[in-house]
Amino acid sequence: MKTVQVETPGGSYPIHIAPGQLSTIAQSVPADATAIALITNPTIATHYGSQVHDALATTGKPVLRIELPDGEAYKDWQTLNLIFDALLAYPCDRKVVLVALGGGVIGDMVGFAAACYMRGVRFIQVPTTLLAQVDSSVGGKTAINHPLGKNMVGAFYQPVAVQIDTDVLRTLPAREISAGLAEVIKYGLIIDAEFFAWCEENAAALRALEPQAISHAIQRSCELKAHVVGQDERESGLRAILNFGHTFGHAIEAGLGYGEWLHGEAVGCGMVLAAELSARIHGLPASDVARVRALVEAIGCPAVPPSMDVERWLSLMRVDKKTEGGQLRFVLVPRVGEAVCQNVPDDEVRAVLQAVAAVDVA
Ligand SMILES: NC(=O)c1ccc[n+]([C@@H]2O[C@H](COP(=O)([O-])OP(=O)(O)OC[C@H]3O[C@@H](n4cnc5c(N)ncnc54)[C@H](O)[C@@H]3O)[C@@H](O)[C@H]2O)c1
Ligand SMILES: O=C(O)C(=O)C[C@@H](O)[C@H](O)[C@H](O)COP(=O)(O)O
Ligand SMILES: [Zn+2]
Repeated sequence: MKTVQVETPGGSYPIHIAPGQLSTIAQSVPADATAIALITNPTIATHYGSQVHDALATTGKPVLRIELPDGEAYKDWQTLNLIFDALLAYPCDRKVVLVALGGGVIGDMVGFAAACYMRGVRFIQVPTTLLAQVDSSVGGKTAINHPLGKNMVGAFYQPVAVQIDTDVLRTLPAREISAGLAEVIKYGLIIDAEFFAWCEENAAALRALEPQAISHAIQRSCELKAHVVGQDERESGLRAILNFGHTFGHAIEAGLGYGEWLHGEAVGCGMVLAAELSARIHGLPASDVARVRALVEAIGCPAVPPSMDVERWLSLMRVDKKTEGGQLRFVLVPRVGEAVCQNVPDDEVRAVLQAVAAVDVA
């Protein structure tokens, strides 16, 4: 088993990474928990619900099961409230421990519920998608979407543990693997040029879930994210680099309707656009922009954005947590392995969007 430690002012916790981790989940439940709420969706429950329930029951504590509807479209107030309804109906006290068994949608919502319920209860992340294992379960960003913008209502709230079972990736659809790989290559682009080159060499092995390759990708991603979050838990500066590709990506998700493109697909495409913008502003060489595009395609994500009016792109992108005083801010890569976050004039963004063939120019 590999363990990566996350150290933040809001909490320190281990990320355990190994095959078979679902069966050892009881080790992460704090001894003084009065009850456990296992929260998942019907898709994941079919595969792993009983196994995790039985493993949690070995603690001798009551285990309450809560199932939320599956999908990005349900990462909203109404669905969040189903968690509070169930916790209060039981009723669960302040020493309940929530267990988020699922992808980023479940993890983000359960984390936000944990931050809010009785003003804060403990929770454990059990990420079951590649994206959640390499990114969303780590670092304590929790949120729900608003029709006008992604993750617009949420909190920074750290879990007490993250348990990554690499075996669960076997039941994940190929499209979800590709989406998760987008966040993996993001780390290489923004922080670790060597890791980016390794991803280029291993793209096929990663898509095929070759055990050594996928384990290395998960561990390295967790290490890099833990390192960033450990320095800037609440995104007062450095942490914003983890948003590379997300200004464009979130606009795709909100603009097309949540769930139309997967988050990772939108981020993959967003990274190609952000690389183009980096070339305009910082002179990122055309050969490196081509490497980004080629790797996004190689992992199976779209590199061509959906057709959308340029002014609509801009207004969607302005609803972003990085925006200051109405001015768009982007994470840019002057070089592969290095990132900065800065204001960018609208015209530079227009120029990039207008250069992309699929865009409708108003
Ligand atoms: N908090 C963060 O730091 C952070 C980081 C990245 C992304 N996110 C958020 O994460 C969300 C995307 O997460 P996601 O990509 O995991 O999508 P998801 O949670 O919607 O899961 C994708 C699909 O896979 C299914 N699934 C999950 N595990 C499975 C398994 N092992 N076998 C078979 N099916 C399985 C789910 O039921 C779902 O249908 C977005 O809302 C995004 O904003 C948050
Ligand atoms: O952990 C972070 O910080 C990230 O930005 C990781 C992103 O991959 C993730 O999608 C995050 O939820 C986006 O954050 P947001 O603040 O733009 O909603
Ligand atoms: Zn993301």
